[in-house]
Amino acid sequence: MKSILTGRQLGLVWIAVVGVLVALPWVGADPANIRLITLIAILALSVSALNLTLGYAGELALNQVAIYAAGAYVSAYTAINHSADLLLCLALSVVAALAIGLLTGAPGLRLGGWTLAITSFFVVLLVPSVVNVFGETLGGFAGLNGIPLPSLFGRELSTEEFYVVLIIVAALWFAVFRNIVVSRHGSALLVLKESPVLAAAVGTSVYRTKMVTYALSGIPAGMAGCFAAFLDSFLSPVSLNINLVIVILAASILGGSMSVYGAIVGAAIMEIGPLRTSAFDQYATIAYGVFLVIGGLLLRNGIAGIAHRLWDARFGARRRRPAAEEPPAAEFRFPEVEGRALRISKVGKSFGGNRALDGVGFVAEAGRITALVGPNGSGKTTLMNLVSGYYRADQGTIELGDRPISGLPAYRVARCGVGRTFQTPMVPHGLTVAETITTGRLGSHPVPMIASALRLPAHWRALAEEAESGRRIMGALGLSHLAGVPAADLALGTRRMLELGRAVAGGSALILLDEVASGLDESDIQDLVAVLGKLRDAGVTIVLVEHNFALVRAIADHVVVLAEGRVLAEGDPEEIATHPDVVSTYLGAGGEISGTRLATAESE
Ligand SMILES: Nc1ncnc2c1ncn2[C@@H]1O[C@H](COP(=O)(O)OP(=O)(O)OP(=O)(O)O)[C@@H](O)[C@H]1O
Repeated sequence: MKSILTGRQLGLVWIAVVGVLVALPWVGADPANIRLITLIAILALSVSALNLTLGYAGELALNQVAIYAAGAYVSAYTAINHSADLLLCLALSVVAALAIGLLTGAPGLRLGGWTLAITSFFVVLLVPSVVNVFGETLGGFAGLNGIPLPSLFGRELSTEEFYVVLIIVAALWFAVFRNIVVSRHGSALLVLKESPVLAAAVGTSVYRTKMVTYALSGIPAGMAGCFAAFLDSFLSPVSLNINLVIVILAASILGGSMSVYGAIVGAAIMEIGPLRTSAFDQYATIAYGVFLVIGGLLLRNGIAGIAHRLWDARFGARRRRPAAEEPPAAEFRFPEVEGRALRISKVGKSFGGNRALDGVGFVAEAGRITALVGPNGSGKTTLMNLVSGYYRADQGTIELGDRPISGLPAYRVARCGVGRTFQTPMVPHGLTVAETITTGRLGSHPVPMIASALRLPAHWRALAEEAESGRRIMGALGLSHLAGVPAADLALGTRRMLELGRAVAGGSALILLDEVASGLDESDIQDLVAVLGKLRDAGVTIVLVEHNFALVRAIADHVVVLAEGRVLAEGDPEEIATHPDVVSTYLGAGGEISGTRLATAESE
């Protein structure tokens, strides 16, 4: 997520580049070169649409050509029959793009994975047939002639003026695109790309995020179609085919799909490259395909990825190196939360004929640590998934404070104040430690996308609040010195701490910990015990599923033992360690509570 330049420096460079491009026709640039830049800008808009969905959201959607076609035909029809005003046609193209995006994205995004790639690709294959069905209006296979020159505020635009409008519109889109991906909305996409389960756990609706991204990505593709329609005053469905899909895909892969400016680099290569010369035209599809495979195999995040790595090797390491380690500072405390108890009552859950939970009920008191223990298959994970909203209970109720949360989807449970960590920490690639902690606020402290895209005051306010909250949380966790370090590179113990920080950042009143100590060494466990104590002091209700009974004895206020989907016993750790039912049950099963010998725990 870290950009090579600061936002201000990048803005100045961008304005300078756009200024030079806009001035070209008036300083005697060759019209052929102006046309080449026009083609690059149009293709770059379409490629940016793919970069947004594929690179940032991790969804392979191939419908850019269909949306481009919609933008082109809507503009051409409007220009021929009503008005050739460029701004009106651009606006209508965007509306058409959003409509087609929502219509074609809904089923694929709901089903996910390859379904989206296939449905979106299928829509592209339909383009020529649809154009032919409306042959009289849209010109059919023969093409649509006589598209008038575009105008602006009643004045016809010259070729040069049309070029200037295109450059300015494309520059504005790329600025908005960059602002979105370098904001919490970009972080939300990286979280989603890492795992939809994680996205829901931080309170973001997976479907809504995908849908918004998909619809947003239609905007540049639709505008590209509009400009393309006016460029040659002629439109043919013949060129809106699989070739164009492959050109866009190859440009995205070559330029770097996880890059804003990679779209421009990739588009430039595809337009300027030797493969675009007429001699290659008959082999174009094969050539693009080869280009695509080579780019995909040899380049990690394309040319933009190479540029980033080179820059990092030269300047980045110094900036990202951890500062001197500091112990968790006493002045940094976790923000106080209003204690809320978790009440589980008569909860049942079956998988087919397997009764995983059968009338489970207990209370995890507010501001206390409750441990959930039991042998393998006793239903601990199922219960955690029910509380988090990943599963629905067949019977019973789950309440946080006085609010029922059973039956809510996972992202809404998270927004009610339930945070969690995972057995294998889920830390998205591409985010620093500070940014990862901030992702905990995605669901609980929403900021409108428009505010981030246009850098409105709400964006800056949220940024300042996030920085202050992150500083406090990293201070309390002892992670301040790692703030700028890529989070995914950290050791297991630090990533577990980070997950706790993320849950705290969201203001969670209840934090569910799934085997939080597994794989940690003695010193990591000591740090963890200290942090969990601080969280409890801040009023957070903690429920932990733990195999390590020695740890349970060290930190839990209350222990609930599950066996075969029922509560076998509950009490404080000492009571449980000597509880006759627990001892007889587990001694009979080898003296273990989920792998930890009670006898060993007792002797420690
Ligand atoms: N998604 C699922 N589909 C079918 N059966 C499941 C599913 N999840 C859990 N079960 C079954 O429910 C029962 C309880 O499993 P669960 O994973 O909740 O136990 P656990 O106490 O967490 O075990 P472990 O300590 O091994 O993680 C087991 O019999 C398991 O096979």
